[in-house]
Amino acid sequence: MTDIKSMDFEELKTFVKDIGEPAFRAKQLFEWMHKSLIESFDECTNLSKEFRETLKSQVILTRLKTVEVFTSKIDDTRKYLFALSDGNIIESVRMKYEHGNSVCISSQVGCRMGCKFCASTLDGLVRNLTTAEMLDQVYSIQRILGERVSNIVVMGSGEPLDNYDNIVKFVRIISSDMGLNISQRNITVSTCGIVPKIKKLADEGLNITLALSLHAPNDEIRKTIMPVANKYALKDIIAACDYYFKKTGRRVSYEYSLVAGVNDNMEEAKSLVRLVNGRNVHINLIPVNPIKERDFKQSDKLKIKAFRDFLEKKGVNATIRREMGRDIDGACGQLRRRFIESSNKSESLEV
Ligand SMILES: C[S@@+](CC[C@H](N)C(=O)[O-])C[C@H]1O[C@@H](n2cnc3c(N)ncnc32)[C@H](O)[C@@H]1O
Ligand code: SF4
Repeated sequence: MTDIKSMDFEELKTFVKDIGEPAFRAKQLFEWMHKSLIESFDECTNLSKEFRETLKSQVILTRLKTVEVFTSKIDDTRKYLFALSDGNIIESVRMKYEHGNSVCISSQVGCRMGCKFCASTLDGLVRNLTTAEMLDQVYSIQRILGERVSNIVVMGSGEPLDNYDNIVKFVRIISSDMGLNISQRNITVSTCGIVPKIKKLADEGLNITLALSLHAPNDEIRKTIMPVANKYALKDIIAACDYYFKKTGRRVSYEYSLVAGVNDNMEEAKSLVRLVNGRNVHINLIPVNPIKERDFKQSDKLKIKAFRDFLEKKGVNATIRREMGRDIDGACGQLRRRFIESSNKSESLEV
């Protein structure tokens, strides 16, 4: 059956034409799905019953099943476990800021990139998420909260640029004025550094922020924690990010997870200043969230502060990321793993 929620407007127009309906139905359907966030075609009151029945027999309207919601008592961060129609489990996070609700979505079930500190990759890649499955993480959260989502970060499980076409379509649909109309300036896509895809994204004509998971100031250290560093050299990754900035005018954000004794010494702070070399970038310092399967430890708070102060002193824009939802679980992908391990019934989950 056709996955109608993953169709962009052009594809929907073709679909509507092919089933012999007038062209204006495409806009109606798009708005029902992406603005009104319907859960069933029966809610589409301006469509004839006959047309609704045709739709039900020909297409799938993807919906996620909410398995569990965890709410932080500290800052009201909410973590959602959703079940996909094939029983796979994914997680998404809502963070509440003064400027609104920010949602962190997953782009894949698992990940094949193998970063040593990351829980999402421990079992490798299971599959890509469809565009509809990414959209419905935001739609479900907005429906459950009853509040508008204003910002999106693609920083949950998975490497978004390894699911390139679906993520680009996701951005186009969610920022459409016929949909939730979330400004592209409020959308951030994070990557471990897949050079050709960064360049391709720069040429898409989108206005989104790119975040690079840097985590080390040189290839030598990077290779010890991120296998993708064996494929793409840092100088090429930085050049691709420069190209992204040149083409979009959007400042690239560099993510740097501090791991005790691995990348948190003054030596690395100095190399980082040399690497950045006067570029207009922002460095997010993230205290690594230890996962039980690996032996990495979080850097000492004073060391993190000294690292940040050194960067600032050298004129490099850097902030220490505030940990959100500390009491409800740590690293991305861990909640999902814990749920699967404890229930040990992911395959038989009824959805
Ligand atoms: C889970 S990844 C998803 C997006 C993309 N695959 C990437 O690597 O940028 C989002 C961010 O979380 C970081 N991350 C993963 N595991 C972490 C951990 N245990 N502690 C802190 N940050 C972590 C990644 O390095 C990355 O910057
Ligand atoms: S940090 Fe990102 S790229 Fe690396 S394993 Fe985790 S999800 Fe994949």
